[in-house]
Amino acid sequence: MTERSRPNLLEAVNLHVRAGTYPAVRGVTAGFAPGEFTAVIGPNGAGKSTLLRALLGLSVPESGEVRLCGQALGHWPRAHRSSALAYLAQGEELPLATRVRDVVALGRGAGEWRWGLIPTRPWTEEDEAAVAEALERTDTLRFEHRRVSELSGGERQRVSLARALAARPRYLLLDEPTNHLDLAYALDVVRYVRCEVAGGLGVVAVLHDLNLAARADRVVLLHQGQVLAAGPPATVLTPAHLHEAYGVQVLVTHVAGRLVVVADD
Ligand SMILES: Nc1ncnc2c1ncn2[C@@H]1O[C@H](COP(=O)(O)OP(=O)(O)OP(=O)(O)O)[C@@H](O)[C@H]1O
Repeated sequence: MTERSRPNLLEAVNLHVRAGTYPAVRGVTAGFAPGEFTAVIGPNGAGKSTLLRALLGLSVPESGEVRLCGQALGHWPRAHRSSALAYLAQGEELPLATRVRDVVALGRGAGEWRWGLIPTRPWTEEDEAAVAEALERTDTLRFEHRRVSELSGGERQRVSLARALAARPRYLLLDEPTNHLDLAYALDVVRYVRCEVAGGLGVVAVLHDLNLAARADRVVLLHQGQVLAAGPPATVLTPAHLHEAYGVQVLVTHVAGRLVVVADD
């Protein structure tokens, strides 16, 4: 089955996006399917974050378009877009004095946070159930009453993940979700992501760690704003592609059945 023929696809179609005046994304075409974990990789400045923001409709393309379920993103009502596409931005700061459960509840989009939750619509049973489910799935329920300031970096990242999942999105877009996390927490994030993907969520994650990217279903390698390679990890994470993108010689091998990339300097 081709990417185009899949239903519910989030697609970039010949997308050109400027970051400021800089042409950061130059003619990217890529499809992201539900129930699939896609890692977006590439060297610093390759256009990864710009692509992610464009997929969310947070930046306007110069040309080309983003489509959700076959329709241009701009045609979907804003409320539909923000419930279908959840975002975990790079280095996102959580409100430190706020309790975990309240932070996760923010993901429901039922209010705004200004020194406390200002409701913009009535809280429903569905909201309550979605928050409980998100806390449970990310293993944050056990510290739901603690304040963010009392949590470690890895625990905060799980709370951010819970807040995103509370929206019950179709797609979760993550910008460097494992940044600053130790190995155990980084693997945790990937494990949670895999679990949600098995339940049908589409995940697009910008990752710098190529060995974490190797655990994705698909990898999109960006270089100078363009797709250098896309497909299953073994076809993208090759010495030739990685040398072209990063200018570094690497060895690609298998350890205990896993693909492993090692710098060969
Ligand atoms: N506001 C801006 N004005 C001018 N150039 C910008 C602006 N924002 C980003 N850029 C440039 O656009 C290019 C792509 O940036 P982007 O943040 O998308 O890259 P990235 O692949 O996510 O990088 P990193 O891995 O370093 O986070 C970079 O060269 C960056 O310097």
